[in-house]
Amino acid sequence: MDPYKFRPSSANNTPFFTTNAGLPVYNNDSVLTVGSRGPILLEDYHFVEKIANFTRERIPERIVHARGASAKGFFEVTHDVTHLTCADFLRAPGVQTPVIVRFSTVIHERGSPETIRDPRGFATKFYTREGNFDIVGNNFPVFFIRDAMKFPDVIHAFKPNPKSNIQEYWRVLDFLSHHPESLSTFAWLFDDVGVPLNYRHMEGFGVHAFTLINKEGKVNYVKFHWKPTCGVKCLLEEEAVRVGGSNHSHATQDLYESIESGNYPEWKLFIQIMDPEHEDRYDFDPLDTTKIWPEDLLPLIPVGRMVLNRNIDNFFNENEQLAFNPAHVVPGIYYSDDKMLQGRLFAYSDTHRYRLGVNYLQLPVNAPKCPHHNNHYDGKMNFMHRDEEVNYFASRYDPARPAERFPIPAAIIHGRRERKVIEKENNFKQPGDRYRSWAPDRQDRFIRRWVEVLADPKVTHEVRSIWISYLSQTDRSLGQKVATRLNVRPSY
Ligand code: HEM
Repeated sequence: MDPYKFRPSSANNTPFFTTNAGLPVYNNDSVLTVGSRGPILLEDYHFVEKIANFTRERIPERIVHARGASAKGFFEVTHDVTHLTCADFLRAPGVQTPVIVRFSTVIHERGSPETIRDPRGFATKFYTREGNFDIVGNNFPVFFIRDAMKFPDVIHAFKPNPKSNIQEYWRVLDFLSHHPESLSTFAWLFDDVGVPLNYRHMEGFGVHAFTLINKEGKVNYVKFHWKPTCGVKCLLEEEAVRVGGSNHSHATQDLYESIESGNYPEWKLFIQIMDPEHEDRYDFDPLDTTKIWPEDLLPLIPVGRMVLNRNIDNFFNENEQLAFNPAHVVPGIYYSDDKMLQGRLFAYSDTHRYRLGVNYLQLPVNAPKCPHHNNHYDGKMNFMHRDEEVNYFASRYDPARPAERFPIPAAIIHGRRERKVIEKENNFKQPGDRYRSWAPDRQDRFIRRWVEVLADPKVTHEVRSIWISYLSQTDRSLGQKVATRLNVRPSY
């Protein structure tokens, strides 16, 4: 073995125990004591290291989406979209790109049950030849709020009460009573899809508008959609209680065992495209995360398929240390001015530096699988082998040069500094349309879930009335039914 190419891994295990420094351990059963019953000696280096490693095994869990499961596979282009984007990994039908996907719940901690009513995360990392592209989405196409300033508030409201450590909906209803735009997402959360059957039977959505740019520099807004080939399935309340009561990891287990048995989950990727010059044509703002783009106006265009055909080898390395970032876009794909997305562009690498350390992108699961180079040097846990003498730019001794230029949106941005709510709020139409599209039994379950949370005695009369007014504006009969069951007079 070339000692300079040595990389710690199971492949290099010794057949006997050693310390992490490689020193042989001849006894891994008994601490070193003074006499057979005396106190432990501090010089028992192996024991001290073993305990010190153990007490540091946990890293901070993700502040949101702490509970999750991941799997690997590939993405394959099935349709030509080169007229829309110059992204290399979308260059032609048949091109495959390795991916890792992490599914998650949002609010509760790392060990929480996977049967809770909660959005699910659906994050995909494409290891492309031009670097990593991450679609960090959810199983709902909309989000509760439309301004990144409110994200910590909405999460605090959904997280357990800081006093009791119990999730209490009166707090959610109190906070979101200031945000009727949340109705859109409630039309998913309090619908049956609020508890997916497992991770295989859910859709995924990029939620935000991103931008596609082709090689001529023509831009289009884009939304990403993942559709599972096995269909969308959910757990109703009684089933969720039964499944969660006997197995708090049922979705993780389902994903792992499906892949293990060769039943590989598959999703088709679709996009919706909007010409930015047409953005004023609609009764909603296309950069508003509380809105979908209606598919009859902006149809789904097929792009590719994703197959998850490999389980991860190690949960800690490939799930806990996995780091997604919506700021990771490749040439041919760009951000939009969506205020939530713009806020997210800061949040993820910031939390990764805190959660995993400054060199988190050197971890094998996060590192690009293509050659890369820059002068971001050193820092804690830097294990990149570098032997260059020049670590600055520009230099006459180093041939490294800027990459070739690729197109980015050329639109001129101007305006006054402002803190503003967008003009076209239109908070009630889309959730109303969605509610009216359901069969009566589905509508009834939605109503029951509203009645349940609004009936909590800690929800004040004022908050209850506000919600009934919002529900009435969503759909008159919906508001009326909820009000009747709660014995409250609708106030519209
Ligand atoms: C301004 C709004 C938002 C902020 C500040 C924010 C922040 C965060 C943070 C700090 C994490 C933890 C990341 C980690 O520790 O690795 C996270 C995870 C995540 N967020 Fe957001 N988020 C926002 C909005 C959204 C939206 C709208 C979506 C859905 C489109 C979303 C989807 C996700 C997903 C799927 C994860 C889990 C990624 C994983 O599996 O590791 N977030 N978010």
